[in-house]
Amino acid sequence: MDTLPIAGLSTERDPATVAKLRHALIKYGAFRLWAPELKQAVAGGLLREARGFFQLPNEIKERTIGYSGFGMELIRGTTPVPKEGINFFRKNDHRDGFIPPPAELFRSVIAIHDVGPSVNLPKISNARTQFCEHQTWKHSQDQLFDLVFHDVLESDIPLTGTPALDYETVGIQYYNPQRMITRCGDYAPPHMDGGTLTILIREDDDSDGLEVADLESTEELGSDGVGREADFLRVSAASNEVVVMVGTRLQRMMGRTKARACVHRVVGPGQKHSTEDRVSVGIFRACVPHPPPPA
Ligand SMILES: O=C(O)CCC(=O)C(=O)O
Ligand SMILES: [Fe+2]
Repeated sequence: MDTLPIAGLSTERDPATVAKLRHALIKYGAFRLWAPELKQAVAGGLLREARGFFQLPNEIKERTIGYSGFGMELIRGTTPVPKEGINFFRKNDHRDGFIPPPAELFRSVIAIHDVGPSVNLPKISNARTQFCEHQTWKHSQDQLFDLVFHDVLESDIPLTGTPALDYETVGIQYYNPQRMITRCGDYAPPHMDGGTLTILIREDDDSDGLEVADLESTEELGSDGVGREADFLRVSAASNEVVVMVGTRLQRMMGRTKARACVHRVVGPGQKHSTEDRVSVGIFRACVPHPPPPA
């Protein structure tokens, strides 16, 4: 396997695809998802609004709810990441004197995320054949969970239906090569995300630096050791596709024999991105903040 397998949400899945996905969840903790509507929603507004936000003066950004400044985010509690970011729907981000993000940016985030109630959605088993381009992420998300938990993991552990498990945040990452002190460093060191699943949406690009570790190429389990020893696979950002990654919480729930947390990194900026900035959007599912959201 030298690329991640791809899955769609709307079609019936054949056993060969399910078998490939099952293997990918152990080898890489990741797969590609065909999600044209999500990619289009990001391309059609969110990226522009995000770039606009990150151009604002620091005094404004630093007072914005959910913002983390350049190098402020730490990986494994120690390693600063040379990026800026803004997170939405994180319960702990509201602080006195802080201002909400620009309305247009917030609207674009809502447009991809749609936090509306899921009670009106058709039942998941019928939904596969009814998928249409107007349905929101909220709907696709139910189908994604059906695919991962029902078809691939064959799990009956409940992974939705409680406030803690349904908790979801959106994070926008902004990488600006002009701010890198040395060009040799990487944008993001090898790490695992903390939730159940991360859906990562990037601008189309053959090599924007994202790589995932081949977890079968090393005995190491922690992201630091894996990062030093494993072979990494480049994951290009193809059109109409997003990447789905397993987080540490799902690994704990399922056990390592079924799903391993994806160890991923962003190398570069490198030659190609030495002047261009890079924006990525993550939907972080059940990445529960401390304390957990109220029931
Ligand atoms: O920017 C990327 O492609 C990856 C971002 C990431 O790994 C994260 O925010 O956890
Ligand atoms: Fe990550």
